[in-house]
Amino acid sequence: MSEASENCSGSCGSCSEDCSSRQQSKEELYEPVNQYSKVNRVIGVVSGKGGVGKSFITSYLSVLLNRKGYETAILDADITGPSIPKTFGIHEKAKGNELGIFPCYSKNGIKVMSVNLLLEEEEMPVIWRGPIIAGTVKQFWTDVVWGNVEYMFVDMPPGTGDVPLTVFQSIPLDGIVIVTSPQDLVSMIVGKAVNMAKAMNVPIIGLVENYSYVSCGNCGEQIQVFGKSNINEVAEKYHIKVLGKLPLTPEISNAVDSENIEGLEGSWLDDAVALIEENYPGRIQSECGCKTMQNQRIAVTVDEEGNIYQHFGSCERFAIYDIENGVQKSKSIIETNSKGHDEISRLLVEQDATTLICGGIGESAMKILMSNQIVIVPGQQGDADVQVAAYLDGATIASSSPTCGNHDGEEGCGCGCNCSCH
Ligand SMILES: Nc1ncnc2c1ncn2[C@@H]1O[C@H](COP(=O)(O)OP(=O)(O)OP(=O)(O)O)[C@@H](O)[C@H]1O
Repeated sequence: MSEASENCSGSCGSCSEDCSSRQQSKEELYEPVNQYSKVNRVIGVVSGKGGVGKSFITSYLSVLLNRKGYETAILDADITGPSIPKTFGIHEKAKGNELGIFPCYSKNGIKVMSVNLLLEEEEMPVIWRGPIIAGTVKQFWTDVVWGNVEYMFVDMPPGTGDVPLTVFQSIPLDGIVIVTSPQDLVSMIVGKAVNMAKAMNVPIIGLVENYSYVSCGNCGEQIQVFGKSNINEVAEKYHIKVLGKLPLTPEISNAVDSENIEGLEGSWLDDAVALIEENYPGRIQSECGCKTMQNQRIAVTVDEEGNIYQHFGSCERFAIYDIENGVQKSKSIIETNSKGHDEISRLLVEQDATTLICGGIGESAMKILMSNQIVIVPGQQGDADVQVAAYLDGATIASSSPTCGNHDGEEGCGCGCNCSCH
């Protein structure tokens, strides 16, 4: 029995020991994800110390998977050093309603939640004590309406302190990627991260060495500015894979500084992405077609100018778009002539709507719509035609998984919806 088990206070929530006196299983400690969310794979990105490029690796992995067509998200758990929104050029504020907080979107549709999206001024420091920081990270999991996510990356704060411990214990991580740089201390630092993951029973996907070398602009020679890399030896010692070695290059820092990581081209992490896809398949499959829904009837709450009307319960008209084989075939306007959330919801059911795009919407209306297999895309604004096109393009993603109406209770169709047959 370890020293920690001998001194056990019975409180497993603050202890990482997997000892025999543990009163709650690992699964029992997990927080439930927000009820309007389905997150298929969660990958933590950790580093033993700060400044090694962990946030960049987190962001670039999500960019690469997003380019492959996956619905991708980043939970920025680096509460006191939140750099993810700026990397993507996101400066708007996250909005919320009684259903939860809605993530912000990058240009290519990656969902992001970070404390910087909640602060009035981006430059305001977060001067909070550990438990409040840890509580905020938990809320990013429980209170953010993530919708469907195939791969979520969690940017952890550096080290093995309180917040990484909270993430390990509260969020069901499928695995972690450890980021390091080539320095003497690397073996010890990686060792700490490896041992923490082992103690928490979380698989290690592999090791990424950042700032591995600088390429000479003239002859292409790889110069190891931080000394000879011993990453292969370290990986062998801990029986983990090397996922990639990245150069120290202005291409990367320029892309991050110009807030355009989605425009960065580099094959440094291609092997890491291939391994993640193979060992941690993320696709929310749709054999019954209820996710891709080639044939849809999309209803949008609109005002007289054709912009998305923000209050579902007082909406006077819907624009109805009929989509066949993924292509818009017609658009018409219907007047609601009715009042209140419930009546308007029923009108949509009568109209055979498959999808609702709207601004704000109340919980009772959501319940009626979801139980009638209507996909809800709330929190939208601007021109309705543009938003429908963005939705069909996959840039806007539903925040509710509908119950699936396309199969009759057979199990395991893998469509990713919330119906009772899954
Ligand atoms: N390979 C690279 N080449 C050039 N610049 C890089 C590279 N990797 C990261 N950077 C830059 O280094 C800076 C620090 O990177 P980043 O914020 O990702 O580190 P971090 O490990 O997340 O730091 P911390 O955990 O302390 O917040 C950023 O400005 C980033 O653009």
